[in-house]
Amino acid sequence: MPAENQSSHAPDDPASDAPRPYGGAAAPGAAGTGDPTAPQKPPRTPARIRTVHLRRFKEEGRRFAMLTAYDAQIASIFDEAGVEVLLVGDSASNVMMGRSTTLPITVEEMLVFSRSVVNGAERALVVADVPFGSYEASAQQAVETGVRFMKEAEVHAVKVEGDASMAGHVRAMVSAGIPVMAHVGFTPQSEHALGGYRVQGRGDAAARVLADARAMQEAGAFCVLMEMVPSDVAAEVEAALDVPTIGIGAGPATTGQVLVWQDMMGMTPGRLPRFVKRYADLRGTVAAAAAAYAEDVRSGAFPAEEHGF
Ligand SMILES: Nc1nc(=O)c2c([nH]1)NC[C@@H]1CN(c3ccc(C(=O)N[C@@H](CCC(=O)O)C(=O)O)cc3)CN21
Ligand SMILES: CC(C)C(=O)C(=O)O
Ligand SMILES: [Mg+2]
Repeated sequence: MPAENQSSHAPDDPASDAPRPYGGAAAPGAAGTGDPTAPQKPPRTPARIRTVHLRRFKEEGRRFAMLTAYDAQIASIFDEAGVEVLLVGDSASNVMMGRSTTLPITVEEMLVFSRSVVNGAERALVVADVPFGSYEASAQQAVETGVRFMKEAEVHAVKVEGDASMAGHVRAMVSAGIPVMAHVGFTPQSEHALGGYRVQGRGDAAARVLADARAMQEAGAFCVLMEMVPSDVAAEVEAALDVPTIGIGAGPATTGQVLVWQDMMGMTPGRLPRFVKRYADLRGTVAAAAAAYAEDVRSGAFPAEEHGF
């Protein structure tokens, strides 16, 4: 874990004074040989993924992965597994706080999750959702909220839900130095306005999704996320934009894909959205371990001799 790597040098180790260009590991070749021609060791920590790298993925025809994360331990696991982008989603309202929608989550709650993910991630780009009610009123409110996420949680970018009418807000945030990922198509913060969880951009509405995505790119968004739009529409948007797109329920043509981690790891109970693929059964694994522990406590099998002092 990053914090432990940073303190792993003894106080008299010369490497502990060396610059830490990647925010954790010792600098290359800084082990005190004094020989500038000595072969340089590669940095132990690879360089941070930045928004420009996501653009490069698109240019080079490579795809990248984003997963949600809400705490430092999960963030460090996904980071070490090579997931390029971590999203501190307002889905924390659902999966972390047990609420039925994303609407009630507050800036203060999102800042705690965001700070935690930043602390756990060394390499991944960390993006935080700005929550419902914290940015819509004006470009000034959007800048102020974006600044709080950058300053108090030190996220690398924020994600903003909205159609073309939010482009002015996004432009103001970008000009304030806040990298913005735009979220178009089905925008869960507007579920009551949109009439429920439904696919956006079918038929004639395809042109609107494309116009929203273009407006966000034009406003300076570094990336456009599309949720629940038909695959052919998402492919058209990906082709029309210079910036990369990320899909969730948007088919295979986008540069990136995202899922809520508890959904794809089998933590989320009940019926899952159609766009989820399950990669693990963590709910079953955790439930079995909890039941085994509880039974060991009841039977006296835990703690054993070796667990005492
Ligand atoms: N756990 C979780 N996963 C998510 O993907 C997620 C959240 N929470 N919270 C915030 C939003 C809300 N999202 C959702 C939630 C439900 C559906 C859903 O029930 N979809 C159904 C119906 C689609 C339709 O009728 O067209 C599906 O079968 O996909 C979709 C997106 C995506 N986000
Ligand atoms: C589903 C993703 C895109 C999201 O916005 C979230 O997790 O809040
Ligand atoms: Mg969200």
